[in-house]
Amino acid sequence: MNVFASDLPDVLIVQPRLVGDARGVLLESYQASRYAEHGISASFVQDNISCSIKGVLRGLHLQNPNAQGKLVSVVSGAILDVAVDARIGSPTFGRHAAIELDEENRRQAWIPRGFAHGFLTLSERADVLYKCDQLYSAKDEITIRWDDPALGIPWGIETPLLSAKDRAAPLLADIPNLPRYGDI
Ligand SMILES: Cc1cn([C@H]2C[C@H](O)[C@@H](COP(=O)(O)OP(=O)(O)O[C@H]3O[C@@H](C)C(=O)[C@@H](O)[C@H]3O)O2)c(=O)[nH]c1=O
Repeated sequence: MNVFASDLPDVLIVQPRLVGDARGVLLESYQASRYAEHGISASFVQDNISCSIKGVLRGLHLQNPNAQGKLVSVVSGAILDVAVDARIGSPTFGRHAAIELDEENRRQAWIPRGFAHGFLTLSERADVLYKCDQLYSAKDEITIRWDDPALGIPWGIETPLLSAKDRAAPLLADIPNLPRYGDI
């Protein structure tokens, strides 16, 4: 297993070790002590799977309070996974990392607490599994506009399929209740 930094030092890219044989491939998609050695020492309390068709964009989402760190994996298909530093006062506030995750590279993205998360489905269908270190709390959810010009995320799509909530999301600069760097 290799872990390396993305364009944001706190957002990590995990490359699990793929063990192939005549039957196919096996990988350990999570192993607590080894992931902790590489800086991912979260206690996960919830797993989610979301299934999307091509062109679906989910995000950008975070929770505050009750922030969630997320370990994102693709079970099938391909996505462009994006994290945005939403911690007021952070040296990388407003900056993003974009990481392609797919069923071939088996990469994972570690999105720490205080970062907004979103992804675009690049394949005909994608099944995404993510582990969360805090429970879902609808009342604490913050949604940031996916195409906020201040973020400059190169999604490569003009008209993604969005939820009504994501379509109505405000710009980062207009969100009053972002987490503070240091409090997270
Ligand atoms: C996220 C979530 C949603 N739900 C419900 C609420 C709603 O009825 C339905 C769909 O929810 P949403 O529209 O918020 O789903 P979605 O837009 O896929 O939200 C997710 O987006 C990605 C990018 C993330 O990072 C996740 O943390 C989460 O915010 O599922 C749960 O019951 N538990 C959960 O953990």
